[in-house]
Amino acid sequence: MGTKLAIIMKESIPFICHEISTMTSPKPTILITELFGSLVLPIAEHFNMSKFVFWPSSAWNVALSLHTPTLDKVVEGEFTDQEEFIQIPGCNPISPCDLFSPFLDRNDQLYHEYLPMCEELRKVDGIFVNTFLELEAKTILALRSGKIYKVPIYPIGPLIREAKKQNCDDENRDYVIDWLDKQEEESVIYVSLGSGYTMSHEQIKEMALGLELSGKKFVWSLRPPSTKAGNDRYLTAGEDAGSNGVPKTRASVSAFPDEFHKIQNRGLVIMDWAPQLEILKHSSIGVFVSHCGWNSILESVSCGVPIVGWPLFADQLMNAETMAKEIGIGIRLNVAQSTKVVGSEEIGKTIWKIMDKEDIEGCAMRKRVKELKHIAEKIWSQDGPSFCEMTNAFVKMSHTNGV
Ligand SMILES: O=c1ccn([C@@H]2O[C@H](COP(=O)(O)OP(=O)(O)O[C@H]3O[C@H](CO)[C@@H](O)[C@H](O)[C@H]3O)[C@@H](O)[C@H]2O)c(=O)[nH]1
Repeated sequence: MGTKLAIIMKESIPFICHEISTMTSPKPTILITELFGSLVLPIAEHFNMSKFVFWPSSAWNVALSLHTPTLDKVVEGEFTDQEEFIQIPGCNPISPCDLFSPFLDRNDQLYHEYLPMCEELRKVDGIFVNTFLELEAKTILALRSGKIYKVPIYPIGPLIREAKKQNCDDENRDYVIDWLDKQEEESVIYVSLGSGYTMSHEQIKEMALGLELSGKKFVWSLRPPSTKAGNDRYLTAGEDAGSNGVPKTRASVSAFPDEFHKIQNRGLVIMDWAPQLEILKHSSIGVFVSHCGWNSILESVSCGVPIVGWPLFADQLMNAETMAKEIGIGIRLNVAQSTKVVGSEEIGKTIWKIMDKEDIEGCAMRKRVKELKHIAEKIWSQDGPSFCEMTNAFVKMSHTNGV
């Protein structure tokens, strides 16, 4: 997909140039793209425009991309064969096996598309990053020190979609919120591994056993292992669908392992688009088992919910490291190397540790995420740090451009 996106962006250049040239009154003065769009940025010079990138992921990932042209020169052989951690000046190092897909094969086209994007990133007038200082202080300070590469960095996050604008129908939303209203404060686990992943039969079994071991109630956003969910949405309490207005579940239910059926009466299973932000905002949620997509991390932070990290692909492994080591609001699960499955004990004990009121580390993570929540609440108020960062960037740019 990354390669396709890069090609689409390059082929779009003539059309984007045409569109910009038709904008005459007023003339546009800034071109803002995201990373894949950075391949379009050279046209900004032709139109005398400033060049900015909006970065929807972590500051640490910005640091990696800015450092990549240097790594390309100094690292010999494949990144994945390196025995040492990959170092980025001033930032937390990373294990080569946590690097995202462009680094997996230096001969692959994806790497050859990614490298020029990183070169373009070095030439911009500024990078708006969906993060904030207190979240990634170490990395943001390293980026601002110029040790990695001198590019102005503007942390303008957390930018998250309003709950009502998430793509979930009202019937589903009301059902899950009513169920959560009946639960005790910070007692429920929310599990969602993103929209692009279907668990294997084996993994669903381990997850179900893990949830059982945790002894807690749960909301689990899940697709059946091998059949399509069709119109099925929620599955609750061993009930065979429809008895209390719950949308019916049929064939797909039989695709789940027995371990899953055993625990159904302790939770709510969502087989459709979950109202994630509203679930996370609910006071009954105590922990989020997440694939560590950056938006999910930011939403969890904004709601003050600690995370059990279960990264799957793309930048998620790197995000999980940032979440656990730099931000300090959760724990990353270990995947058994022999089976590539996360075991039930690992799931159960990690959830327990984070939710346990007596556990010192768990308490520290919960305290930290609540502090970040309070900071995030005020960050976009007038004169709040992210508002000021954005304003400063444009003021600086308008002085440079004389606009
Ligand atoms: O049932 C669902 C599932 C998801 N969401 C929302 O969808 C978004 C998911 O975003 P994210 O957590 O970032 O996951 P992905 O959609 O998987 O994000 C892609 O883009 C991110 C930002 O670049 C990367 O960090 C991820 O690795 C990449 O997979 C969030 O706003 C969720 O609240 C729902 O509302 N309901």
